[in-house]
Amino acid sequence: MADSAQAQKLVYLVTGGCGFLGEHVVRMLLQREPRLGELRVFDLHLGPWLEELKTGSRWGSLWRGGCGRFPIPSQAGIPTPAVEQMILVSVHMDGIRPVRVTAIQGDVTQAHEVAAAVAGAHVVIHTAGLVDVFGRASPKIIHEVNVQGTRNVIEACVQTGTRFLVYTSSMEVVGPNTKGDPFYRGNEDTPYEAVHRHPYPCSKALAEWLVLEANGRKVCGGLPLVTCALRPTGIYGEGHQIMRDFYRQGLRLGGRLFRAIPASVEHGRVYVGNVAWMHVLAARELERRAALMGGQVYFCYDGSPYKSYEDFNMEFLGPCGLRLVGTRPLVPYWLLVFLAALNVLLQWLLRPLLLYAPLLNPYTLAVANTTFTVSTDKAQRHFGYEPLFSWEDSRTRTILWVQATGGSAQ
Ligand SMILES: NC(=O)C1=CN([C@@H]2O[C@H](COP(=O)(O)OP(=O)(O)OC[C@H]3O[C@@H](n4cnc5c(N)ncnc54)[C@H](O)[C@@H]3O)[C@@H](O)[C@H]2O)C=CC1
Ligand SMILES: CC(C)CCC[C@@H](C)[C@H]1CC[C@H]2[C@@H]3[C@H](O)CC4=CC(=O)CC[C@]4(C)[C@H]3CC[C@]12C
Repeated sequence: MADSAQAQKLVYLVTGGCGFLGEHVVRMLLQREPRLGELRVFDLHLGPWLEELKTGSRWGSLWRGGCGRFPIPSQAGIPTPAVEQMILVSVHMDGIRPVRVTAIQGDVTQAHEVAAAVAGAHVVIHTAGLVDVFGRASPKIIHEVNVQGTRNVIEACVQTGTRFLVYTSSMEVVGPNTKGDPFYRGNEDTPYEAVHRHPYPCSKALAEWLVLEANGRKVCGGLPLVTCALRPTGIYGEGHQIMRDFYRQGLRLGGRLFRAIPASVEHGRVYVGNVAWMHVLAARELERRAALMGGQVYFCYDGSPYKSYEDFNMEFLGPCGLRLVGTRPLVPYWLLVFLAALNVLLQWLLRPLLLYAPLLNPYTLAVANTTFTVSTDKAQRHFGYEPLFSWEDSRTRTILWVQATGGSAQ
């Protein structure tokens, strides 16, 4: 990535590129990565918005342009994932230029599909993951996607000679722990007893460890792999499904939501655009600052205020017409614990008939009810990160999105 710095066009691969965060990473790369020559978007489910990129019809996109479809031949009898390519003329901050966008429908648990997608890429941003704390997927599948999938990405980098890997980890790798110890405005060095039992944080912790441990491994060609992990707290912004679910629930309840968590419990949140920007910057700087950044973890942060989970959501849902009833929880905590346990029982009893996976369970209750906030400047010190979106911008963008899509089926 180094010498012919200005001229060289780079190939980026974003796994999970059609997810909530992944889509923002893809858009951010198109808008703000001057050396982007080709962008590979790898996902189990390709989103229709990829098609819309061509017309620039959603979220006031900046780009428009021609497109073409090119079949990619399968190599040595190995079936390649479904691939579609288009050439976009992206209107970048620094001018107009063509970028080849390759949409790859593939599965990170399939090593050969990952290897085919990684081959020839300079940088991999691995955001694909199974985000499930509600018991929708089995622990085995969560492990396969989050841990084996990450192992496949690392091995593909090593085999094909890709040197730079940014992994989307999670605050959940640290906590909150099962004892409910508060993590109050902590940073990457704050001592905390991380105790994982739930399959999701277990899988993220293991995957993060694999990524950090792989830093320095020799890739094909003999050069070292450089890796780092970014740990978002709860992400919010355009595309946030749970925010939309709360909005719809509030509408059903006559414009009201009922406070369940004490206002004093702080829950860390970060705007999706800033998380995406942090990924783009980290990926860009990994080569130049390999010695400093390689094998490091970074919490994702911005200017979002420290608030309880529900009070924070009201920053967006309030202007959309909802009201949070109660200055203190209306339901006693013991009753929430009971209902959460009941939900586990119902989930188990109903499993043969249907998937019952409500938001409230003992794990989500513990997470929502335990203070976990970060205060750090490590990303600024190591790779010059400053939030791209102010709190006011992040708030406005999220409100506009809830208003536009909250009531619709989109
Ligand atoms: N949403 C949040 O608040 C947080 C998310 N994260 C992490 O950020 C990453 C992205 O999360 P979100 O965008 O929220 O989730 P998401 O579910 O919207 O996106 C994940 C994407 O990965 C894809 N994917 C899942 N299994 C796959 C497979 N086997 N092969 C290929 N692609 C697959 C999905 O189709 C989806 O598009 C995840 O790794 C998650 O652990 C971390 C902290 C907080
Ligand atoms: C009244 C109920 C108890 C409120 C339930 C809210 C919960 C559904 C959410 C509260 C905290 C959320 C989690 C948190 O933001 C950290 C996360 C990090 C991730 O990597 C994935 C998502 C999540 C686990 C997030 C999930 C929803 C909550 C548990």
